[in-house]
Amino acid sequence: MEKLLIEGGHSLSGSVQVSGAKNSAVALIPATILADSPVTIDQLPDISDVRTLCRLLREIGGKITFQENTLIVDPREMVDMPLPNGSVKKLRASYYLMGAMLGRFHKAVIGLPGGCNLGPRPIDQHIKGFEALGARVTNERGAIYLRAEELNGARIYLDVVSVGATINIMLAAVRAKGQTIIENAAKEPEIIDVATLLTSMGAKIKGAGTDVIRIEGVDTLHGCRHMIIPDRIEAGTFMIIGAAEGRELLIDNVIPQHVESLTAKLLEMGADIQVGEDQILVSKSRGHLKSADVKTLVYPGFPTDLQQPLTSLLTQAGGTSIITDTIYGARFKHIDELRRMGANVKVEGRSAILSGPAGLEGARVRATDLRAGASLVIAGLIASGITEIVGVEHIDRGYDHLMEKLRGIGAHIWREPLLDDEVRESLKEQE
Ligand SMILES: CC(=O)N[C@H]1[C@@H](OP(=O)(O)OP(=O)(O)OC[C@H]2O[C@@H](n3ccc(=O)[nH]c3=O)[C@H](O)[C@@H]2O)O[C@H](CO)[C@@H](O)[C@@H]1O
Ligand SMILES: C=C(OP(=O)(O)O)C(=O)O
Repeated sequence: MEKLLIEGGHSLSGSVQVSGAKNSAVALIPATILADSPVTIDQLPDISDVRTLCRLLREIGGKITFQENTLIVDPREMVDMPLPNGSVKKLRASYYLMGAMLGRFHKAVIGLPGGCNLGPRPIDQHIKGFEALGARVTNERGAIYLRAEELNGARIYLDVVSVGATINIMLAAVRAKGQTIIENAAKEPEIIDVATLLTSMGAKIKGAGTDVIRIEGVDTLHGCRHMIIPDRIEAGTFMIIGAAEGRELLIDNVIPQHVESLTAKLLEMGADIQVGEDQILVSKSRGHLKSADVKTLVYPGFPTDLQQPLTSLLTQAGGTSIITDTIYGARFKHIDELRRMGANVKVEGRSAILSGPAGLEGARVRATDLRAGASLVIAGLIASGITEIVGVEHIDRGYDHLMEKLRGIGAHIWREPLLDDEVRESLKEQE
């Protein structure tokens, strides 16, 4: 087990290549279960969530190779093996195994998912969708049991706009009999990416990326080759880093439309941003950063996954900023750690209220979840002195070679093994 150390205050320049999208990858990999011949996915990020899902597909009989960011899944010998425990608990996205296995085998047993602890993460809308398609769903001893004689298309109105439920219902419905209509569907780019893969596999899907998705079920799906979209959250994290400490920091392999809400906010704060076709150049503001109010919303609103990283930048803005998370109202575990570093911030309800600019100083802090980790890395890059971050395994779930990429643009960042008492503390934390 390791910790991350950062010596802050260094100007960052050069270019950084954005990897494939974590939140697409974790749905694309389960989707391969639905095919009857091998599926190849290019440019997958090398992150622990991807490796965990590969392990789960191997457990159910898949033949998997993952080399140089290309994944080949041969799903032909997969079986409907129950997965009530073990690796499924390590990530939230194991819930996509429910939709995919239900779609192929008409049955599945999947342990309740793990992932970042952002407060309650209900899956009632996923279950409502599976039941509408004809599945019987029960929760027994911490695992979800799904079984259907057959799956029949249905009209499903989502009571809350949910990325997870929209994708999971698509996965279960593509091989159901007849038409499924998902109303009040989420519109995130990752949903379009999953629909694109499924379409290349032979599925009939219309409307992905709008709030009504129509699926005409087919009997079989075949193998194909798919290139994943770039990670808008990783791109956004580097844009924030550029606004904090960048001198012409070039972010390469980004779809600018996917990060528009962040671009607008950073411009409002005074960062220098130039947007190209698939690149964005970001430099620190010449003057002081201005405060801003931010509210996380469903796409194309400001993403909840960038709330924590942006909070670190807002500590540097003059005046009062308020950042409100309407998606995950308890996603504020990074705030106590930022305070340890000197941030002037408090949490009220679903909002963090900041008063800046604050001089941040390096401290020993804990990443409690993935984007909390990103927020502490950003704070560490800004702070004077050395910041020590434990809980790096959370960051490794979702950022591909973050340390190497940061070193490439001039950051002073390295890893060290945890001391014995830090290992004990981390293991206790994971219980
Ligand atoms: C809308 C949104 O920003 N979704 C983000 C969310 O997706 P994730 O799939 O985790 O969350 P959803 O989009 O499903 O949930 C959105 C909201 O709906 C609620 N909900 C969801 C499902 C359900 O069955 N019942 C229910 O009440 C959730 O508690 C949440 O408040 O986290 C992912 C990982 O951080 C991000 O990539 C997604 O962009
Ligand atoms: C919270 C996140 O991931 P997960 O839902 O997979 O825990 C994230 O990507 O910010």
